[in-house]
Amino acid sequence: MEDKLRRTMMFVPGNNPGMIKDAYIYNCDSIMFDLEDSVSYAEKDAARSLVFHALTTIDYGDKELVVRVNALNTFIGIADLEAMVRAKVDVIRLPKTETAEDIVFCEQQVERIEKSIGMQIGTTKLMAAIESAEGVLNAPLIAKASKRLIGIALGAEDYVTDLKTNRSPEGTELLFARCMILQAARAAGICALDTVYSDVNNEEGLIAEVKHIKQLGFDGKSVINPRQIQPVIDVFTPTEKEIQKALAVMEAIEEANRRGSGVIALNGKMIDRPIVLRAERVINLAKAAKILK
Ligand SMILES: CC(=O)SCCNC(=O)CCNC(=O)[C@H](O)C(C)(C)COP(=O)(O)OP(=O)(O)OC[C@H]1O[C@@H](n2cnc3c(N)ncnc32)[C@H](O)[C@@H]1OP(=O)(O)O
Ligand SMILES: O=C([O-])CC(=O)C(=O)O
Ligand SMILES: [Mg+2]
Repeated sequence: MEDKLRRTMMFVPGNNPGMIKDAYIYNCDSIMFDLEDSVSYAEKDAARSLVFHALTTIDYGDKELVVRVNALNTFIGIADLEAMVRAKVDVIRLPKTETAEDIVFCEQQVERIEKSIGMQIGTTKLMAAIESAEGVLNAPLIAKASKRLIGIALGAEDYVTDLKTNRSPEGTELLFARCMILQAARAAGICALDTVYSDVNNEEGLIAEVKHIKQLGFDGKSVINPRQIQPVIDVFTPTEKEIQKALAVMEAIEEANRRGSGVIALNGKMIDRPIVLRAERVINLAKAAKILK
């Protein structure tokens, strides 16, 4: 499992110079420049050049840089890939992934480009967005299709359209897809990322959705606006009480180990390996969020 935090991955339209230029100021974990659905066909070439220029000239600090390319069954998608691998993007997000073969094809193309420019093979990582019934049913195979995959993500706007429904506040229509994607990601040992919450002015609704996907087990969420970053981070940051409990668990198990035992009681409750693993995760999240040294 990757240690890197991916609580918030912010979409930045690839045709908006102002947003691209300033994106480093926001505290998202990853910035995702979009060449796909937020860019009209007339602007595809200009957006690609703009994002290439940004990646090769702007210092985005320690943020992970992701580009959502167009589907690879078009010349546009292949041109996006050619440019973004050359720009040394960290991660390519492939939209509308339906099968493991889509990822295998993407990997072959990326490898071809890396070789052609003398880049170390395997440098460019991949992410698959799953946005259809076909993709959801194939999620376990997609998640294991390439060693380059760092995660899989749900794209709910396209997905509910494919299902012939729409999004509800409770997300009933997304539960099956979310569970499939989560199990597939965990079985493959990669990240599970949830979809965007499109109503940018509804913070209460966003927080309710983030609590839901965190409880399911997701690592983070795609966001479309800087105002959505902090509410997501807040939900994913362990509370002081959770941190103290995790530290107590670690102390108790160390004491048990000193006594040659793998199990001990803490405040009348049994502490064993799964509880220790969960405590370790809380501590890692707290350290990564820089609220614990
Ligand atoms: C279904 C899908 O495929 S979703 C993925 C594709 N969609 C996108 O990428 C959309 C990205 N988001 C946006 O374009 C915008 O946030 C919108 C249209 C949703 C809302 O726009 P606005 O109402 O203008 O946003 P808001 O008033 O909150 O903007 C505040 C500031 O944040 C900036 N900002 C807003 N969204 C973003 C973003 N995604 N990335 C970077 N900066 C942003 C604005 O430029 C503005 O900056 P300024 O104060 O320096 O002028
Ligand atoms: O990947 C996302 O969350 C955004 C998207 O394309 C969709 O919802 O269709
Ligand atoms: Mg989509």
